Amino acid sequence: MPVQNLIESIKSTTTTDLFILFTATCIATYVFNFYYKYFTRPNPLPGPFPLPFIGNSHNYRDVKKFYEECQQKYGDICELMLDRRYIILSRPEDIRKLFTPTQFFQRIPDSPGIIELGMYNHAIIFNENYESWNYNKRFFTEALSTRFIDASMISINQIYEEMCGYWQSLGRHSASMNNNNNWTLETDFSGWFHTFSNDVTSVLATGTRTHAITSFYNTLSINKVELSNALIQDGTDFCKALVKFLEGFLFFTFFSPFVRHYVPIFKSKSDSYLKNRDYLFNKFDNMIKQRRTEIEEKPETRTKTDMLTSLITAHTVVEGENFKPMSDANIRMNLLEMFIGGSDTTADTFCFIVYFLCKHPDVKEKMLAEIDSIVPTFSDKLSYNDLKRLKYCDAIIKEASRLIPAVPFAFRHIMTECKIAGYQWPAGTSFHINFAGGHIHPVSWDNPKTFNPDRWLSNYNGNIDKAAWMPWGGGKRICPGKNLAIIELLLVMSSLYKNYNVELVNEHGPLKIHTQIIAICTELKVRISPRI
Ligand code: HEM
Repeated sequence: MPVQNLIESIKSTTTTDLFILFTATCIATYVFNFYYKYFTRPNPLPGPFPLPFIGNSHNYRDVKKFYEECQQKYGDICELMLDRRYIILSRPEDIRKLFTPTQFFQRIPDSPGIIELGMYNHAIIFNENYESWNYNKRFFTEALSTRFIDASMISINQIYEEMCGYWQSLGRHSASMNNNNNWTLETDFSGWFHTFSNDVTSVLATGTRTHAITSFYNTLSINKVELSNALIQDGTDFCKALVKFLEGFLFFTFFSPFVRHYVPIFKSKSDSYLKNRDYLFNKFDNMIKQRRTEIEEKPETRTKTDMLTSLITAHTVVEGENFKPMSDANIRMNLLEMFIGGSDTTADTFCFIVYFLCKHPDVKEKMLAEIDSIVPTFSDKLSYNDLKRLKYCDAIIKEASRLIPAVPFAFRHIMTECKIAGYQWPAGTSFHINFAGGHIHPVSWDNPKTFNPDRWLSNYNGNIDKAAWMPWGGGKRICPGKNLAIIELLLVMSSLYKNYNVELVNEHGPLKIHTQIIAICTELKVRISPRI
């Protein structure tokens, strides 16, 4: 009888019922499989409990805070689930093996999101194929040659001067005084340095300005700078698109294709990130096309030092060495990586330096003494050799990026079985390296949370445990823009403090910071006045 009942009920089932039954069975199988894998994983570690489809994405809001909480709650080694399982390492000793200079490590290989975003294996950051990475890295490093660095210093100084002009104009206006150096301006350094860095990166990468800084000035001033509105809007849209691109990168990496393609809210977000990517790709493609035409029509422009020209003209330099010319898709991705790797990272590091200097007047005094001894007059511009003598300024950069690294974590993926942090891991295991945690780990640092640049000048210097200080990452995949970023930071730091007094508007307020891939200083209100 029960069998007959079953047959009767199947006969009366509608297509909708069958569809619901089928979907429910698929979901139940997926959920069962998800938790079966989770509970039988090798080397189970503590960590937030994952949910089907989204893993721990819901826990992963402010990355730096998330790692801090994990370290406090679960210790130096724990795990999280995003598009795959990641082991989080926070103790310097445990990460050493993943940063050896002789071995190439992948970051997040075969990530469907990065492939869909069209970023996979094209340039450097998201290139997981050693040969292709090496090929691009050679071009990239060659483009950042000494010739490039010399020209960069000129561009950085010019854009910095322009920014100072805007401050003067705003300051004099608010003080209702003309031709007078007696003014004070309250302003948001985060806005200024993000747009400054964006303009600098644009000149170094493509030889053209985004005018982000001018457009920022125009939002603050009633005396607008006369540039075509289209040009300014274009620069503003470009800056916003870069920020959105990085957001999209995390979204595409951590949400599964199923969620991105079929869950309505996620799908519309995903479509908007893809549209943004197309806008950026299109912009870079046009720049490449225009520069190729310019070089063909005016061969003398080959001597330009920006990265775009170098990547195009490097074809012929390396052709004889059996190097195939770089494709436009690769050039486009290298340019994009220069922006996403070099623009906000430098701006945010600078904001953190300013913040620490405001909080530590003794350090500031010592720094001013060094700057005054090396930069004799207010209008002097420093040479590369002068910058190398700014040892205390350099120590400040190191200490600020120890306490708040602009890139607080990195990915590593092992391709062979390996023992790490006392566990044997199978090939294919992925790691998140919590740099920020190692930077203040008591096993490696005395008074780890104290801002003390002197630690870099005393016997710490040189003896520092490399695995405990990784603001530039490490091993073969160490940041190739490190020297350029340090030059930019030293130039701006020495010029700014030589010429201006800088103090926080709200001395006791917290530093406003939000971390996704990069620790972004969202606002830094300061009061500046000329240092007479
Ligand atoms: C203060 C500024 C900067 C900071 C804090 C910073 C930090 C980092 C860090 C932590 C990494 C990851 C390294 C690893 O995984 O071991 C990295 C990689 C990278 N950075 Fe930077 N960076 C900065 C500026 C720049 C600049 C100016 C450029 C370009 C000119 C740049 C281009 C890159 C590229 C292409 C990579 C990928 C390297 C690879 O995968 O082999 N960065 N950076």
